[in-house]
Amino acid sequence: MSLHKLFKDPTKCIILFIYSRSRVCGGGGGTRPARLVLCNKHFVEICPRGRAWRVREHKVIIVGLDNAGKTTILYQFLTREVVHTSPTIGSNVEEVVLRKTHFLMWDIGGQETLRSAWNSYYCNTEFVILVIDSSDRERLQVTREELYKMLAHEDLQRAAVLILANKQDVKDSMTTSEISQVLMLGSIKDHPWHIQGCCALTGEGLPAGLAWLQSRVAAS
Ligand SMILES: Nc1nc2c(ncn2[C@@H]2O[C@H](COP(=O)(O)OP(=O)(O)OP(=O)(O)O)[C@@H](O)[C@H]2O)c(=O)[nH]1
Ligand SMILES: [Mg+2]
Repeated sequence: MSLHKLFKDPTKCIILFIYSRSRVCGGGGGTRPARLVLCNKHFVEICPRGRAWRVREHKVIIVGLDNAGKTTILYQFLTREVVHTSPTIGSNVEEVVLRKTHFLMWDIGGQETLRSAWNSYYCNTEFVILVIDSSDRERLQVTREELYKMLAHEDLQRAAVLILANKQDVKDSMTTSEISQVLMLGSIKDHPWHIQGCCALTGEGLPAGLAWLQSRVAAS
């Protein structure tokens, strides 16, 4: 029977599920890559490490220079509280769920020595969240260089970009339009993008940023 017919028949789909699971989990299969099975409207992932399946997650990477507020934002998304942070070495990963949409968010350390490793996170990324410290005028050019390097990377060709202009609570911080100009966002034609002002300490602006991500998922 063709795969097309199998997917139309829910009973056969379950059989395919069990078959795949036994292949993945059986005899030393713990290190095998997960398999994807289309079941009704959802992608169901067969996971090699015990969890039978999970709903499709949209991969998000959170990047930006050190001290921009990436980790603070990740945990605001998750808990709606401010956490105490220290500079991230490596990454933090959390699942953030917004109205049945699951985002797997990778917060990556932004120190200069760590930036060359950002590209090891790019594979399968659907969204890039670029966090900017809006009070750090001096380093906005550095952010611009990093942004265009990312946009040119082949693994990010299909990614949409959300720019979070963080620390809007700081006096004399740059506005979103100033940041848009310096980053030349108007010249970006091959990636959907959106800029949102926010304050990770209060959470202001973050729901609007998440809503934009979700609207992109819904549109795709
Ligand atoms: N005033 C103000 N401070 C903020 C805001 N967001 C984060 N901070 C502070 O900025 C500092 C750095 O925040 P982090 O979230 O650790 O920054 P990061 O981007 O993860 O830094 P790295 O892990 O080094 O890349 C912390 O002291 C935060 O409390 C904000 O919106 N306003
Ligand atoms: Mg951090």
